Amino acid sequence: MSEQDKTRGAKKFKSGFVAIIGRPNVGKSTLMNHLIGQKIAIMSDKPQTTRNKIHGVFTSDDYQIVFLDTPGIHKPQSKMGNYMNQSAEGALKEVEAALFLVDVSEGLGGGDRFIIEKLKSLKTPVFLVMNKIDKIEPEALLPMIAQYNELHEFAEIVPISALQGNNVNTLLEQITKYLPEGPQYYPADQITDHPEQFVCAELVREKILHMTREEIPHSIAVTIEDMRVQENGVVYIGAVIFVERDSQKGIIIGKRGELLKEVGKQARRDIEALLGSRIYLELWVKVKKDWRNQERVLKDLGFRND
Ligand SMILES: Nc1nc2c(ncn2[C@@H]2O[C@H](COP(=O)(O)OP(=O)(O)OP(=O)(O)O)[C@@H](O)[C@H]2O)c(=O)[nH]1
Repeated sequence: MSEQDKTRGAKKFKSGFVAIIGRPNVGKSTLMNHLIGQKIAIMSDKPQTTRNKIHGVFTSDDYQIVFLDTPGIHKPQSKMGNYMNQSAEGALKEVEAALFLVDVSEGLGGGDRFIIEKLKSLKTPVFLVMNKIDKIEPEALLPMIAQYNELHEFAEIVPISALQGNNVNTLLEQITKYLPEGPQYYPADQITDHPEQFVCAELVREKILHMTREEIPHSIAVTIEDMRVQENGVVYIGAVIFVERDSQKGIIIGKRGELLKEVGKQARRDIEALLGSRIYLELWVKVKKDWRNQERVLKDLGFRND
């Protein structure tokens, strides 16, 4: 536990759980990823890719929010659909607030009405989060807000673009108003309990350290930038290897790219065994000078320096 973690007990630290709900494809994973600063949920253009409840943890000096990325609530058409509905509804009872995401470029439809009906029985404050505002004319927003307002009394209404990050900070501020005093549930540096991506990154890092021995210091970082299931069932993984100097970049790439190719080959074998599915692994090497000391860069990499 760091010094700062210890002193938090004395301050009035706030914490709580927040669910993100909405029809498939409205942008739940995108919002989650933007909030947390690292891609943790698998995003795709295809509806229904989020099979698990995924926790993302956002920690600041004063508060911690644990996000539950619930699978899209929808009218069940299959057993799987039924199960997903149940897990989403269960999650809603245990949270401080629920973010109901809608896609403003599609307008209010039957799917949204179906969810709103379910929300009516909840005591949990529900935010109407109007996503994808970058896709519509600003004038179109007010009439839409009025339409939703007629159907339900929302605790807050926040228009955002999860993709571009517009107004996402405001959303965060609004959420903190609903958090009770509470403990820091997770260490400040833990941003998800969805471990696959971290394990994949670690596997790549391990291969590099193994193959380069002393030439490459342990300070290299590997981040998974993209992870998604392709149409052919193969999991695409894009990973970036961060080094501090150009010379290190050269070493990792190797003569005619051979070292990097070997890293990819070995990491792919291990990751395939881990995930139990075929993967396509793409690796990039980037130089970020003195990255360990730069707060913004650390944030980009998904580390929290608090
Ligand atoms: N233009 C625009 N596109 C967005 C925005 N947010 C999300 N998208 C896109 O919408 C699509 C679906 O986004 P996801 O985040 O995967 O949606 P989801 O709600 O998690 O979907 P499920 O996992 O199927 O429930 C992706 O192609 C995103 O890039 C936004 O604010 N603006």
